[in-house]
Order: sequence, then structure tokens, then C-alpha cells
Amino acid sequence: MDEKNTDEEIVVRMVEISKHFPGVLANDKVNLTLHRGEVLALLGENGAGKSTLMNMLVGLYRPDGGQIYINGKLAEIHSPQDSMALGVGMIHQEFMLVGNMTVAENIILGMKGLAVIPPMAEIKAKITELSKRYGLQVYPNKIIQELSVGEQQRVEILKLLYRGAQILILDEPTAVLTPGEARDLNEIIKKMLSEGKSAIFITHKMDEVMEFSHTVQVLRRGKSVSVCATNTIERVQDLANMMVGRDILFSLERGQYKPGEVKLEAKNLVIKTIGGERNVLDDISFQLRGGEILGIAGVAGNGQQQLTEALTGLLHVSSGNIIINGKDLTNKTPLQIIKSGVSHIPADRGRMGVVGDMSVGDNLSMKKYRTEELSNHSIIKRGLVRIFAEKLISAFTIKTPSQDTSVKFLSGGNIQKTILAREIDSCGGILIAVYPSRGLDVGATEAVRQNLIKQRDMGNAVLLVSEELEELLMVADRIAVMFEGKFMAILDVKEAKTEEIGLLMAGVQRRDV
Ligand SMILES: Nc1ncnc2c1ncn2[C@@H]1O[C@H](COP(=O)(O)OP(=O)(O)OP(=O)(O)O)[C@@H](O)[C@H]1O
Repeated sequence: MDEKNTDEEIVVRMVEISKHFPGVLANDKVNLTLHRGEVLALLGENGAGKSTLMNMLVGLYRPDGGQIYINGKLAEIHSPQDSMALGVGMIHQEFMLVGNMTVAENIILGMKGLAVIPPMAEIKAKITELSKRYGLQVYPNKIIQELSVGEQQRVEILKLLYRGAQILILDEPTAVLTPGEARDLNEIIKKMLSEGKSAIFITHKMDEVMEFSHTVQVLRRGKSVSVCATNTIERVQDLANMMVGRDILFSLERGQYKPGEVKLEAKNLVIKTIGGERNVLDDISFQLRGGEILGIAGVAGNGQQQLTEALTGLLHVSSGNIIINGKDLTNKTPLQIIKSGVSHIPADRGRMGVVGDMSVGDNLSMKKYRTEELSNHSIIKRGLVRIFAEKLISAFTIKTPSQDTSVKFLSGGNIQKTILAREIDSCGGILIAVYPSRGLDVGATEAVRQNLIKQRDMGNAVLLVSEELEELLMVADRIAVMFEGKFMAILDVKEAKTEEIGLLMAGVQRRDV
């Protein structure tokens, strides 16, 4: 990020902020200062208390102790409307949009102080003016559920700008974006800064911290442990160490590549759109053997989700075959696929990975209820379930007050760890992992990658969908590149070059597959 364009005017000051939840001290006397025109990156391990601190700034939680000053004045913030009235708005990890309403309707929804709703034409004109000013391309008449994740995020940003936000809080804004969309977001933020706005953003991506921020503040176990200017940090390693309190391995140990029997095979898979006009999966074929990791590279939205949903029985294929351990299981139910030994870490953790209202313990053990390990003649042995859940909580360092806590109360990264723990533990030979390190801190990301390699070294077959080339090059044995529903190439990782993968991802060239 360019030099901080700040006049040292303090726009946010949080003083000795504390917040308890049952069994957790989520924030412990945290101080935070944000200047006009500054981008502050808030870092910390999963569950360190970053979202909690920001949720207090926007009135979603009330602090148990401490004060918040906005533009020098003591602020009483009881709701997001109160914070918005002070010019502070937040974009959450899970967007807060109504799917079947239009962009324009969402933007004015819930606006405080509107005695009468202005004419739609006026609202749309203002949206268009703001979109042009900030380079945020959106169409006011479009229905939210028809938009990509990146477009939905732009609507969230516009919602805040429309309400006159001067201070923007972004909770892991790039976790769900493609690299191109993340670059666009960077430009939007720069534009906002040039107008004197300020931002706090939470991220786990170290290179983004270096690129996007002026200041870095690190939380560890609810406490603020360091604040420094980004340009004083020499190595990304130092940043990781500040967060986790130890060095992170940026290269991983792996056993020799010894592929075994074919465990999963896709033969000429095709999935058509509902109207049948286009193929979202277009003649996909591959073999995945035990003892190997096949990475799937590609910009999100090029068929990766449909492919993994077809392989796990969640989506019907129009033609082609799915062979698992020698058996044709094309279009079988998810339960039949699970029973054949397939584990699945889904992309959408909230909707498909966990049952939010159920406890951490039950979410961890739900796939094993029917097994002898945890039940006897259809009766679940609760004592064994507890021991089993404790074992996984400790092995995967899931931060939770207890195994009885509802999963929905865990931090985003710890929900992801819960899914990983369950799926890796129950893996019967084939693991399909879709963006498994999304939302995880550097330490946990390292652990996930090591776990995937461990599965492979144990002889299991791993299919890894990732948007991060660096991750694929570090973990996979072969990399298939997807573009518009097709495999553009399947490369041996030893001969894969970043530039070539980039071109394949953009659909520029194709090798014989
Ligand atoms: N509503 C809640 N009820 C109970 N506990 C909560 C609640 N919200 C947060 N916590 C707990 O507070 C702690 C801090 O969580 P928080 O979401 O702030 O972490 P985070 O640093 O944002 O993590 P991540 O990087 O995983 O998103 C966690 O232990 C979490 O389980």
C-alpha cells in the first residue's frame, strides 16, 4: 500500500475493551487506534477475538468493559444503525443480503431515518453514481441470488457507501474472492482512502497484509500483542511468527510419490444447465490413485463445485460414469457415496458442512453414529461420543469452550477445523477437499496441508480443489486445470510452471487430456 495519507486525526479509539462469553474471555482489555486515511490489518489465529472486537465497534455485541471513541467523542453503540449513524459500517464474512430481492432493494433495506422511501429512480441513480465513482460495477435491477460472490460483496460495500460510511470494517473480505476480484477490491479501497475514508480489515493472508495495509495489529488469545507499521516488517515469516508465536513452515515434508490402485475414476462426465443449453461440466475424465493428491486449479465458478458435488452424490450427472473402488456409483445418494469411503470437505461450510445448532461434539461424531465405534444396536453410546469428540478437539486444536457448545458460536476458522477433523478422521480411502484452508490462520493452514499429505502418505487418494496455486504446488502430485467446465490439462507438479497454469486457467491454451 502507498504511504499512509493521514493527518494523524484519530477516527476510532477503542480503550481497554473486554468481552466474555460463557467459558471464553474473547477480548481482554484491547486498545485499538485508527487514523483518517489509514488501513489497519487486524491479525490473529482462529478464535483470537478479531471478529468479536469488530462486532463491538458496530454494535452487534456490547463490551463488558472499556470505551469506544469515534471522531474524538465517546460513543454509545447499541446497534449497527447506531454505528452507521457515526459513519462506521462492517462487511461480514457471511453476507447479509436478501437473495430474492434486487440490488437496489437490498441497498435501502433497513435504512434508518427514511420517513418515506425515495422513488426507485432516484435510488438507482445514486447507486449508479456511487458505482461509477468507486469502480464498483453492479446493476441495480439484478436479483442478488443471480450474482457471483464478488458481485454480492460489491453490493455490501455499496450499501455502506450509500449510507455514508467513513470507516469500513471488512472481515476476511478476500477469503471468497478470486485473485482478480481481490485486486479489484484493493483498487476500491485505495479510492476510498484517497477520499479520506479509513478501513480495518481482518485477513489471514500474509501477502495481502503487506500489500493492503499501513498498520498491523495482532491479537493473541483475546489480547493485543503487537501494533506496528507494515513497512517495518521485513519478512512474511515474522508476521506469521507474531501471530502464532512460532515459525511456520512454508515448505512441507512429504513421502515419495508411490501411486497405488485407482480409487476414484471419472469417465466423460457431463452436467448440463437446467435448460440444457450449456454444459457446466464438459467431458471430464480422470483417474485418482491411492497415495496421490490430484489438485484442481482454476478460478472459482469454472465447474469445480459441480464436479465435487457430482462425485459426492449431491448433483446428478447428465452422462458419464463415476467409479469408486471399482464400483459404478454414478448418481448414487450421498450416503451410498459416504459408505463407499468418500469424505468431503465442502466449499460452503455453513450450509453443507455443519449443523449450526448442534453441539461441537455431535458435529464431530455424526458420521460415526452408526458405527460400532460409537453405537451398539442403534443406541448411541454417549460416553464414547464424548471421549471421541475430545480426542478430535485436541488433535485438531479446535478452540471451543466445551464440546457442548453449539457450533454456530465458534469462530469461522474453528468451524472449518470441526469439519476437517470429522472428515479426515472418517476418511475411508478417498478425501475430497474443497478450499480446505479457506478462513484458516497460518498455523492451521500449515496443519491442514500437512494432514492432506499425511492422508496421501497413508495410501489414501486426495482430490484437492484450491484457488491458491502456491498451495497446489506445495501439496499436490498432479494438477488439473479447469476452465469453463473442461480440464485444460493435467500436469505433473514437477513440470508445472506457474505461468503455464495461469494461461490454462484463463483458457488461453489447452493440452491433450
Ligand atoms: N456469540 C458467541 N457466543 C459464544 N462464544 C462466542 C461468540 N462469538 C464468539 N465467541 C467465541 O469468542 C472467541 C473469539 O471468536 P472470534 O470470532 O472473535 O475469533 P476470530 O479471531 O474472529 O477467529 P477466526 O479467524 O476464526 O474468524 C472464540 O472462542 C469464539 O468461540
